Amino acid sequence: MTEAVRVEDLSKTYDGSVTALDGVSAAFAGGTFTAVMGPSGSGKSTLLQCAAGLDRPTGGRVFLGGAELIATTDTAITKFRRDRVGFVFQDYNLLPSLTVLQNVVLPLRLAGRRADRRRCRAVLDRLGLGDRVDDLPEKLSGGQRQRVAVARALVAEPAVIFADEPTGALDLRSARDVLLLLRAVVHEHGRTVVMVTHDPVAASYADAVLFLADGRLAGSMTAPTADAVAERLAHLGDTAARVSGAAA
Ligand SMILES: Nc1ncnc2c1ncn2[C@@H]1O[C@H](COP(=O)(O)OP(=O)(O)OP(=O)(O)O)[C@@H](O)[C@H]1O
Repeated sequence: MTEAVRVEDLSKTYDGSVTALDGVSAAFAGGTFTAVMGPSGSGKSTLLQCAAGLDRPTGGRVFLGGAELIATTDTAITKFRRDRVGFVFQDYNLLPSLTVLQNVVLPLRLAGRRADRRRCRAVLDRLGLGDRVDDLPEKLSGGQRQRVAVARALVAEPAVIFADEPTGALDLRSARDVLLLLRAVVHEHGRTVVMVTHDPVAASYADAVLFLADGRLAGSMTAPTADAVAERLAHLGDTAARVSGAAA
């Protein structure tokens, strides 16, 4: 199986004092769906941001689709990211003045690639949004907006789609639709998804869960169930509380 993402000994310190990541090494195989979980402040978003080239790590290396992300210039990093990474955010990040189709085409245009509108329409169609292509985002429900965001992440055919709390703003039913969509993106279309979530039910849609605590890897689980994930998280919380209690 090809490797979509690898991080080696990744560290990130903010303002020279807050250690958000402390030597994290992990690999994500192509065609897999992984959830990243851990207590608040454990470094999940920082891991995603650094792996996606949205933030610069203090130390360590990042490989996406077999190529190393080298921190040369911001322009070079942006180009690298546009070619290899799709991102889905909790708050959708759609441009309000652009239609659904224009939002989906945008990453291709920004990357200087041919914007094949027919293919973008086909992706939206497959995601159940074929009759909404000319609407502005404000006309869509949260779940529909997030499906547009997934379509936008898909069209550039990235090595990996990073999703940070993609269901955090959705009701239960819309959340389930988006999770099923992400799972289909992986299992039917061979994409790779790495998703940060707080929700054990959301994590149970993934093939595997990676746990973080205090900026370090704190274990993993394959074929996760919501109950097993919740149980593991509760113990991670205990450990974090014990460590910070001891430090206080
Ligand atoms: N821009 C920043 N400046 C300073 N400190 C930061 C910054 N971003 C994150 N941190 C700190 O780094 C640590 C890890 O933050 P991060 O957001 O990665 O955790 P998280 O696990 O995603 O948390 P949550 O579940 O609450 O979103 C925290 O202590 C946080 O306060």
